[in-house]
Amino acid sequence: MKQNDTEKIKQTSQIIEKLRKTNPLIDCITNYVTVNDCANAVLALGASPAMSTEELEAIEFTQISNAVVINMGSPLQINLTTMQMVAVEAKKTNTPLILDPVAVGVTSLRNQTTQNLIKLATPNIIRGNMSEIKAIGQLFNITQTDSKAKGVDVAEDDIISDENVEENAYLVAKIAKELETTIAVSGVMDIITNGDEIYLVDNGNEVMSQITGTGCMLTCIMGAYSAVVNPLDAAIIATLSMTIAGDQARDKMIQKDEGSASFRTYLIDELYKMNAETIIENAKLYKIK
Ligand SMILES: Nc1ncnc2c1ncn2[C@@H]1O[C@H](COP(=O)(O)OP(=O)(O)O)[C@@H](O)[C@H]1O
Ligand SMILES: Cc1ncsc1CCOP(=O)(O)O
Ligand SMILES: [Mg+2]
Repeated sequence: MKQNDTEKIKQTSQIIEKLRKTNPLIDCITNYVTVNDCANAVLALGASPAMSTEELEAIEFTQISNAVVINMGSPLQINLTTMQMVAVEAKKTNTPLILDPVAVGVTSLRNQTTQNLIKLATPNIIRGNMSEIKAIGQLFNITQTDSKAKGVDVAEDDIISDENVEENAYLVAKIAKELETTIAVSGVMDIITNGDEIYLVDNGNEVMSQITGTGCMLTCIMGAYSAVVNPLDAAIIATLSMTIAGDQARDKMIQKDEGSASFRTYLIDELYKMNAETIIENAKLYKIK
């Protein structure tokens, strides 16, 4: 039986208010599919999003941002230059850098871009699904898994389950240690590790995978919390906020006999209402190392 880490839950729940009081500027270089949802998610939790992708203002925007998020969802050629400039500037200015390597492992462009960005400027957090993180392990010759990535969603073989979660968690910790970063893997269960400590989050539900953008929103929320706390705590409280909001939104959708479009709206509502009490009441957070 896994034991809930009540101390960590209590400690990280306090970060919610800290973010609302601080209202940091979060620059998100992200994809055109989910950009509006990401901006609203960041706003709902009390940070200030800027979704600037223009190369000509990339350096200036990075210099005034409190954290920057790079999401590879739609890697247009013009965005690739911006991503590179922003990553380098973020490292130079000690600004937290968060990477969402959407669909890495699927095309050579995404593999090269991910490798290049990680080598140029180690992100403070890498956030992806299990297929994407396995692909990174393979790209850097850290792990030899046989991952067959499937578009932007997790491949069937890589879905995290009760049976494989520990094995996957130690695999991810190995990648995090080697790359000297914090990695957050989302899925049925979420894995968060800085290579030394490993946490599992068992909140969230499958409706979250039936709208697009929950992964992208989660990454931007990690960016927001990274502006006020260390990467591991930022990844934990972002995941708890997002998955608990997802559970509340699902309950409301079912109660009202509605569908996934309503769920999408309720998800933002629940992020807007999120507070320490809701986290403490609902969080399922386990420390396994
Ligand atoms: N079947 C599921 N059960 C519980 N939570 C889920 C499920 N699918 C997705 N989530 C949650 O949705 C969010 C996005 O995760 P995921 O769908 O894995 O990302 P991506 O969109 O990048 O593939 C995470 O907070 C994750 O916990
Ligand atoms: C469908 C799609 N295509 C390119 S990016 C994107 C959104 C992916 O979002 P998420 O990883 O949050 O599901
Ligand atoms: Mg994703």
